[in-house]
Amino acid sequence: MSTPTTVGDRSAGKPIHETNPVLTIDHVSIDYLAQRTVHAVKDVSLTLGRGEILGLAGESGCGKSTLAYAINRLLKPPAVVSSGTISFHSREGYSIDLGALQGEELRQFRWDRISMVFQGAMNSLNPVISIQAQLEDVFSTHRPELSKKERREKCGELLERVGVDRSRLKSFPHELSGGMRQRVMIAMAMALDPQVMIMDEPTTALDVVVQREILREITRLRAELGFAVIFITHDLPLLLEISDRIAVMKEGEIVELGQALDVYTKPQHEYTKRLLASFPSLTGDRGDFARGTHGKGTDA
Ligand SMILES: Nc1ncnc2c1ncn2[C@@H]1O[C@H](COP(=O)(O)OP(=O)(O)OP(=O)(O)O)[C@@H](O)[C@H]1O
Repeated sequence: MSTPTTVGDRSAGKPIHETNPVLTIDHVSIDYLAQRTVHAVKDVSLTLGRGEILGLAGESGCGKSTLAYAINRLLKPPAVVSSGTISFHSREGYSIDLGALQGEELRQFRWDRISMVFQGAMNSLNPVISIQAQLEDVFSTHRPELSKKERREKCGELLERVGVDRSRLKSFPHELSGGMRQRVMIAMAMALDPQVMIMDEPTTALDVVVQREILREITRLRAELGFAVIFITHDLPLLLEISDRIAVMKEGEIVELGQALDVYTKPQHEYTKRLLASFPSLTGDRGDFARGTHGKGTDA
């Protein structure tokens, strides 16, 4: 089990992403070499602190998913990383250039160190295989040394960790609600105790109450286990609730990056102001409510 890390760790008053980074994205550009070349990500630089929740906001098509896929080395042609590097910094103190990983090394790295909850993930569970078999698959692939009994025990623990009773292991995906299926996907992403989780619109398809419960769960687990999260969504109010910092992306570029509260109260870029204004709930009573719950379960 990992040593819990909190975003409250500070050294000489510096923020965690400066003193203890887990991921560095350095001048990354990504193009789609389609009929017309699309410059989807343009010269993006970001550092993610260990245990930090970084929100990545921006309208559809601004390049959020492309960046997320690049971090997980999941981009496929015609996408190419045309410049820049992405480095992972281990707890043990060494750095890995993700672009240089190949074959078995890449397979071992992915999911183990950085995992991902995909957009619409809850619909990607295999409908004819039980939850138990799908969770166990992660362990048999990445932890072959575990006995069947140990694997089963871990699957039960995982489900309970995300608030689903272990009796559900026997269920098939269609027997679970959308919220439960999404929790299963989050459990799967947490299975190997990764240090970074990329969550791409993880709660978008869910109703607001279930969305809130899952967000609360994510912040609680982050505090308990110490993983960092890049949380991607177009829903800025939601990010204000859970993020330590927020990056705002527009047409492939990060146009604003700051503490969540600063982005909310003192937006610098015109686009951020427009994005905030497009959520009327932020300016009324609901907006106060949204801010009031920020950082619950965290020391942000
Ligand atoms: N396979 C592809 N071929 C060509 N262009 C693509 C491809 N995939 C994405 N793009 C383009 O790259 C840009 C960034 O897309 P991306 O999906 O990363 O945005 P996004 O912000 O994640 O949007 P959404 O929230 O809708 O998923 C868009 O202009 C998109 O049209």
